[in-house]
Amino acid sequence: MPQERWGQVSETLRTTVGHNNYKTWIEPLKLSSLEDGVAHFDVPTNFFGNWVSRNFSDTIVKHMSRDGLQVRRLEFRVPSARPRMQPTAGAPDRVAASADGTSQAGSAGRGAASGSGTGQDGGDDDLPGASLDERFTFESFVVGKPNQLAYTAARRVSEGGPLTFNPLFLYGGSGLGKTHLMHAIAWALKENCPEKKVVYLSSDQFMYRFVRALREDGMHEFKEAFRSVDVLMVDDVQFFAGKNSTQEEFFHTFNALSDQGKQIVISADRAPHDIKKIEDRIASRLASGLVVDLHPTDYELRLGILQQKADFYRGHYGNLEISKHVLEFLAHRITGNVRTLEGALTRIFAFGNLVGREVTLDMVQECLADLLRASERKLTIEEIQRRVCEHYNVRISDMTGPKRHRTIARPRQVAMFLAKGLTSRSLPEIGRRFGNRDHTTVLYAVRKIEEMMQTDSGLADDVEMLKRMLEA
Ligand SMILES: Nc1ncnc2c1ncn2[C@@H]1O[C@H](COP(=O)(O)OP(=O)(O)OP(=O)(O)O)[C@@H](O)[C@H]1O
Repeated sequence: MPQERWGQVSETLRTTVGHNNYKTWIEPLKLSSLEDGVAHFDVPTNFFGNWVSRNFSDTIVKHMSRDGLQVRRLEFRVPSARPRMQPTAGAPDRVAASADGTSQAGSAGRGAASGSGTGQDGGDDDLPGASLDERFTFESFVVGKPNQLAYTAARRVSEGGPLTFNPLFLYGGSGLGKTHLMHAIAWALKENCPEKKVVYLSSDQFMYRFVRALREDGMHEFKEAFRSVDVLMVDDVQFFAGKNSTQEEFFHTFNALSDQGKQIVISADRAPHDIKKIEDRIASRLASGLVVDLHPTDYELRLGILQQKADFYRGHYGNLEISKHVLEFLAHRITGNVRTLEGALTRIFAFGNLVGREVTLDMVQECLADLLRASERKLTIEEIQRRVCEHYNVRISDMTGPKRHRTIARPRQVAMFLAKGLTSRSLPEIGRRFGNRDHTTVLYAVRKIEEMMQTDSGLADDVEMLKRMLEA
């Protein structure tokens, strides 16, 4: 019966999400049950569920409700258990999405990092913590220049030794790994100091519990619960902005814990004093320990993350291979946050699995057309020179310098060839940008590369890849 009703709803979704999205993401969904406002869907892979959950849960909930179905939340599961990064006995993979569009993947087997059973997902109302994502560990966190300091500080706190900085305040833009690091600290503390009561929760959850305690006359229990923890971790405190009584209570909790020498870890999307509508004394308190930021990703970090995630996907889902070239292409072209990168990879794997296609640059360009279009921009000769230098590991000054050795001259010729093909600059103009060379030198380089590409497939591949990376 539910499947029948779902059939009708899913038809109405076709027009909302568009034909391609419908075919790829909605049609394969099987509604297995609908109980107590929770719709359970069977999906081919966990990644598929994750993707649908992140991108379409709001729309699905809205359409189901419009059709008279009582739905608050969607859950996605893979019918037969598949291997996980950290296997959990007996539970199939699950991805949960609430009606507000938030989602958590791999929720099966998640647990709170607590030495004494503190805090579960609203399971036990006396306890303050939230659940942890089992994928968010230090082992799965890729370290690079932009996040090195935050990682090192998080590691230090996770050892549970004498307090070196309190609080640890982690901040950075969306999707750069703050929550991942917070969970990693909690997991490691669970391992290193099982006797410690570690509580991790979002600022919303803190507020929710506080408001409920006020309403239900439970302030005494609320204070007791929060003041008895050894490590308190609160994620996304920018959401305390403007919530004065919650801020006030948080401030008291904070002071009580730090007076007892208990560790506090905080995250936010900006530095303490940049959070608007937070009292100065609270901002100062938040900034009184170590404040470290996660910088936007650079090319190396993006490539590292893509390699790690592609290895994981490959091992677990359909043995789909993604070549180094494709990963390099993605690291160059998708420069947003890590969540966007993960989304791109998920889409490639889901697409590849569903339609059984090999992952080629063509396939990737087709599958990620919208994302890639978003990163389009006008190409400059400097950009071409920079990319070519990165690829061949030569200095940017060699592009304009006099060196004639083949290891330098060949990349220079490739860059000239690309500048001619990908920009509207004239030969003399290109010559000028390559250290005032004559236009005949540029013409020679263009012909030479064209000719060599006929016989040297390595060079042809290099040029093709560079071209795709640079092309809008
Ligand atoms: N260095 C990294 N290595 C591996 N995965 C990462 C890294 N940084 C971020 N991620 C992944 O990117 C996704 C987004 O990270 P996370 O949720 O921690 O971001 P956030 O900074 O808390 O963002 P927001 O402020 O929007 O909540 C997660 O799936 C996380 O595992």
